Amino acid sequence: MARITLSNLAHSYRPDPVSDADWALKELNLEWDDGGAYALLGPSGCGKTTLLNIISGLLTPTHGSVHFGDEDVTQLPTEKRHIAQVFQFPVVYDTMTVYDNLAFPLRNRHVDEATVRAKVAEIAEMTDLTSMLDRRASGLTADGKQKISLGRGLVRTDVNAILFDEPLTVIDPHLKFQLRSKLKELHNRIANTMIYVTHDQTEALTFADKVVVMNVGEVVQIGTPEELFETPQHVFVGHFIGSPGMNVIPCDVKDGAAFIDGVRVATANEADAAVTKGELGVRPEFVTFSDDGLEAKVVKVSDAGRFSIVETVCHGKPVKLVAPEGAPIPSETTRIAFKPDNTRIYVDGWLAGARGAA
Ligand SMILES: Nc1ncnc2c1ncn2[C@@H]1O[C@H](COP(=O)(O)OP(=O)(O)OP(=O)(O)O)[C@@H](O)[C@H]1O
Repeated sequence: MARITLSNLAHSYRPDPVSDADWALKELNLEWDDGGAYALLGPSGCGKTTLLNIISGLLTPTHGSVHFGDEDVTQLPTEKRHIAQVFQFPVVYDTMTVYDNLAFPLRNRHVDEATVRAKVAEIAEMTDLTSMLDRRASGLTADGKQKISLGRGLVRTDVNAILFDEPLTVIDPHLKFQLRSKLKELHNRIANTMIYVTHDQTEALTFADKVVVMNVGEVVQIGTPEELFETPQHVFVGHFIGSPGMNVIPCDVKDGAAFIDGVRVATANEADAAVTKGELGVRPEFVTFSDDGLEAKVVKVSDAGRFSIVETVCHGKPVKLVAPEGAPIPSETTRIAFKPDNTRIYVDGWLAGARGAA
């Protein structure tokens, strides 16, 4: 196991990158603790796989370095990095038994058979494969096969990190929940450094202690699930995480304070005195009906089980709020207020006063 340090790392698939758009991965610096559970989260094309491939050694970065502990591994091939990988689609030997599949990475490294037996038994138990050890892998369902892939990733004791690239893609939706929690439990038991790539916020937030949120080749925030929810550093994070995502409402800014149509809105932060335009970020959970609030019109109410999602138009701007089950919902014209501690000013997308805080 090792701490992973990425320094001034950037990658372009073009031989002569010029503009910002030429970089699949814009320059980043990251440090991942030994034994941590991390997720790389972002929409398709944001650079997650590029970053994962640089860590595993499938790709050499255009510039910057990758260190495992004190060792610079930037130029080392994958097989010398001691990395285990679990991909989107199961990688199993169909003609082998489940036991032999799990044993394969160990036998390949000339581990003695007694240790192989003990280790395979331990991993099979963790991945619920014990009753299938004698079966041929070809007879298993897609999720059974993916459990073998997971098991093969976990069976080695000599790895610096285990990398997961969207490992639940082939799993039936009703089994996803089960495997998601299984992975978290496995991390708690194995305590190896694990990096999990996904575009699914639920997978990232369930699995990771810290989530790295990426957008168009850039890391926009690294934080615990709570930090990402409570204090998005960028409107992208606010919008991408949460369901529904954060309201992002254009506003005027004067002397650092936010105004909507001349009405002052209390916020947790202030903008720079020179700023005149910004956006208010407030999650629907922190918007309430209030006689002292801004005028708004209810345009749609959707029942989401324990709560309702209420869509309003407030001074011409769409604003959503979450109303608890059974709470009275005005039928049309009303007033809404934003909880000041959870309402923030963003300028050019970034939390005012925190550019680069990611
Ligand atoms: N081999 C390649 N050659 C050229 N461009 C590439 C190559 N691989 C990826 N890209 C581009 O680099 C950018 C980042 O892609 P990457 O696959 O890392 O994103 P991603 O977040 O993993 O997306 P997905 O979730 O769809 O796999 C995209 O614009 C993509 O088109």
